Amino acid sequence: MSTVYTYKEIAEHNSPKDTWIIIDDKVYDVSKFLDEHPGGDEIIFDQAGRDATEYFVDIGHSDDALKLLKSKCIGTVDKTSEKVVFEAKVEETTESSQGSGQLAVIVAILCFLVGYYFLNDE
Ligand code: HEM
Repeated sequence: MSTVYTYKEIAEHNSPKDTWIIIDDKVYDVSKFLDEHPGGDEIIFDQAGRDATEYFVDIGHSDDALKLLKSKCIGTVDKTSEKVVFEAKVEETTESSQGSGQLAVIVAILCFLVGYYFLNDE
């Protein structure tokens, strides 16, 4: 019988040297494969500790890729375990809203300087 892992256990394996992903409720240790991946390491690493089924299927990987994938299987997901809520998307939103906030301040300063220049010119 294969090992069963909770979503939380899987989510902890999310570093470049220790990368697990879920595809079709099976758990894969792809740590040693990241550097060899023809699609690049980042694209897989982005899904580290998560369910990458949609991403993996959408690319339309070949039968060879599927065989390779099988060789990396280390167990299955305990589907009754509590799912993990990942924060990455929240961070991205915060960063981008911070970015636009900073831009607004820069634009305001520039408007002030241009206005000041013209007012003093007259
Ligand atoms: C997050 C999951 C994954 C994504 C988003 C992804 C994405 C991609 C992309 C975009 C390519 C095309 C590269 C190109 O033609 O320039 C590719 C190719 C490939 N990937 Fe992945 N990949 C994923 C996971 C995996 C895994 C886990 C394996 C195997 C262990 C794998 C094996 C391969 C192989 C062998 C190819 C060469 C083309 C083929 O045989 O289909 N990939 N992948």
